[in-house]
Amino acid sequence: MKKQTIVVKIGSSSLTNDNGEIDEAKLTGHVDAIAALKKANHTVILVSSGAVAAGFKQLGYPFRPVTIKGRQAAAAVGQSLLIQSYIKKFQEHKIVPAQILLTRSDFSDRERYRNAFSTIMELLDRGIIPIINENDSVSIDELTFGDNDMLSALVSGFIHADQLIILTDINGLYTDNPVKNPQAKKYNFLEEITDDILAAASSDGSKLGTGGMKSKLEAAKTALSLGVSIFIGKGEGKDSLLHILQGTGDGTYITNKALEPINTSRQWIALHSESVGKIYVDEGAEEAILYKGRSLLPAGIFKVKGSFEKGDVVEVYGKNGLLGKGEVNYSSSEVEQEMKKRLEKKKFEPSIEVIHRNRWVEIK
Ligand SMILES: Nc1ncnc2c1ncn2[C@@H]1O[C@H](COP(=O)(O)OP(=O)(O)O)[C@@H](O)[C@H]1O
Ligand SMILES: N[C@@H](CCC(=O)OP(=O)(O)O)C(=O)O
Repeated sequence: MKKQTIVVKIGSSSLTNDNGEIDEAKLTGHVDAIAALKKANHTVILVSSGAVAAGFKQLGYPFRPVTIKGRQAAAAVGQSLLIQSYIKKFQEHKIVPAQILLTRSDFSDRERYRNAFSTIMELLDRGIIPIINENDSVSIDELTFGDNDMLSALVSGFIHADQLIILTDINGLYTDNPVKNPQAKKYNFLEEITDDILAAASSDGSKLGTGGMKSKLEAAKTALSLGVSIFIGKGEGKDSLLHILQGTGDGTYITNKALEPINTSRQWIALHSESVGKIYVDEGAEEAILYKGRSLLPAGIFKVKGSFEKGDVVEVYGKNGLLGKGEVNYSSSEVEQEMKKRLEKKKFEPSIEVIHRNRWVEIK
């Protein structure tokens, strides 16, 4: 089998018990399955939840804390316990793991985004398994990844993974939450996540997890848009991950062969950048950038809002609203000067690319 790059995301309920402790048997099972993938020459990145669920008991809480400071403190205790267990178990397979804790702002800052990328690549080149979690103890509540399902989708796009495997306490996506509706049927294969499928998945999760199936599907949608295939299921047993790669896993496969990976800088523009201005274009420019694969030229721009510099990201609007985002090659005042020259019928530069094609992402 071709060597693949796999992101494995493990949910809290697949690593801990209800009492706020690591379930060593479950964790060992996952480590053994990951080691089997590595042995088969695949590259693996682990996104592991479980810090809050593994830490609240030792912090002195009888159940998962509901306050922000309680959760953040539980994560501080639990994250080190988790990593301790991972180091011990991976050592038995002579595998060295590394901890990476990320916050949303690490992704929105372009330099930190590039740094995170090169660190992960260096670890992978040296055969180390990066274990990624959100840095819960310092994350600001309104500025998080949402949950680790989304974090794992972003990571898999970022490193151009072949497959994202989301392991949870249920063997896939059902037409309804099977815990509440025993008539619910399982989806084995999907090519897209329609609004109907999203609407049927509930955000009810296990006692320990966050987001339920809904957050997994939202993450799967993001991963698909970045050209990554997804599997959602339980994954028990040391050969489970190999079976999943071979197509015989018990869960839901979500794959769309027509979607292509998009490069990291365009991912950053689409998913993480903050727009600092707006550009309004006419119908001709809209058609050129949306349907003819062209760059945005000053001739089609009729209004600029906000003040931006070369290298900033701006939103582009057409007659029916937002068309997409792109990185500008010129400042707002330079673009305005070109617009003015054009309106005054003076010599302007019709061919300068305000947004180059490779720095443009359409928002659908
Ligand atoms: N349509 C659905 N199909 C499958 N499971 C669902 C569905 N809707 C809700 N769920 C619930 O999602 C839960 C898994 O989500 P969650 O507890 O957040 O997992 P994790 O901790 O692994 O991230 C399942 O236990 C199940 O009860
Ligand atoms: N970062 C948190 C997990 C957040 C999360 O998404 O949990 P889960 O739904 O179990 O994957 C933690 O480690 O406790």
